[in-house]
Amino acid sequence: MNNSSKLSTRSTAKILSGTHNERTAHTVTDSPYIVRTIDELQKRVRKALKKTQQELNAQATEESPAGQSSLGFVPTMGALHDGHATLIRRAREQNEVVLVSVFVNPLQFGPNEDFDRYPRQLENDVALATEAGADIVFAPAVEEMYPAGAPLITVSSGKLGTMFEGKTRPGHFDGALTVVNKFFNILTAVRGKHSIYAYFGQKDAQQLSLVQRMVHDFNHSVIIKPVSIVREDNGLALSSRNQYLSSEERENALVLSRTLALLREKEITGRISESDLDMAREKINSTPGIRLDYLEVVDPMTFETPTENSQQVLALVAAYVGETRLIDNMELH
Ligand SMILES: Nc1ncnc2c1ncn2[C@@H]1O[C@H](COP(=O)(O)OP(=O)(O)OP(=O)(O)O)[C@@H](O)[C@H]1O
Ligand SMILES: CC(C)(CO)[C@@H](O)C(=O)[O-]
Ligand code: BAL
Repeated sequence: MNNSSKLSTRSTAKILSGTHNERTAHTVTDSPYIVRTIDELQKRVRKALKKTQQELNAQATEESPAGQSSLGFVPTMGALHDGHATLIRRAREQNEVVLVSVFVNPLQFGPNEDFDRYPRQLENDVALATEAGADIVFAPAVEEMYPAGAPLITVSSGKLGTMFEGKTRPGHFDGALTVVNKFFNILTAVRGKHSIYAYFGQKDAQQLSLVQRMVHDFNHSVIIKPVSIVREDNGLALSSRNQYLSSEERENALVLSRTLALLREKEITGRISESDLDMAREKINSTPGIRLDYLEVVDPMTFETPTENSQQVLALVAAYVGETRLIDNMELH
């Protein structure tokens, strides 16, 4: 089976079972912030940009002429936490209009992944998003995004999309980029002269890198704004999937960020050797209930082994904590 037929099979299966957003829709109050359709979204964004532009123009003086109002866009899968809130707050600081999307995209889940059990809590999400500064929350049903079922034409994430996360989750990045591509097209269609800034967390470092590549390769008129990882005080990277962890698993999961921090200390005092990495892998694997997927040091431009010319070096980790798969990373220099 070639890649595209594999993707369309898994996508169709997921889309047929993708009724959760619909179900959630009935329980959410008619919040003025929530938009359900692409058409309504485009109208609201266009109107909000126009209105904020008029406000900027009204405040303008000869010494300080009006700039263009801009749209800050934060794409999410919901189950929002303080990591998302940080992205939204950043978008609020930097833009006149802030849009958050909440969409559990079936296309980026494999057949044995957690699409069905992924937490859906739209009411809480709207409260958190608006508290953090969102003007509009776009929460479409699966059928709104994929009215004809799995799309025939999808984004291919290339070699980078088959490494690390893409190796364990085949098709994941094609699915994620396909929906991000759709969001960008929907929004750029109504942006006029206004800029769009899209906020992505560095927790999903490979996704961020792929989105940046897609913007470049597809000439999207969207500026990508990376946001640093938000952690609990104990170092655990915030993640919607942390909700799956028992208190014991939460404690065990700390080995991930602690191991990354140890590697960072090692990097400060010299280069990390293969045996340092092996010891770090062993430390994670010997923690009760944890099974390492990968721990590697890469150049985040390529996700290949860093070279002397690498501007940045990133340590990446993915591991199963019980049944829950978590990812984390840390910049070493
Ligand atoms: N701890 C965090 N710090 C910074 N950004 C984050 C953090 N967690 C998520 N994000 C960012 O929020 C955006 C939406 O991510 P998503 O809704 O998948 O949340 P998540 O917590 O990563 O969920 P999951 O448990 O599925 O990994 C992405 O750009 C992601 O990188
Ligand atoms: C970017 C994204 C919203 C696309 O579904 C998702 O991959 C995520 O939440 O990181
Ligand atoms: N933030 C990653 C989305 C996913 O795991 O599908």
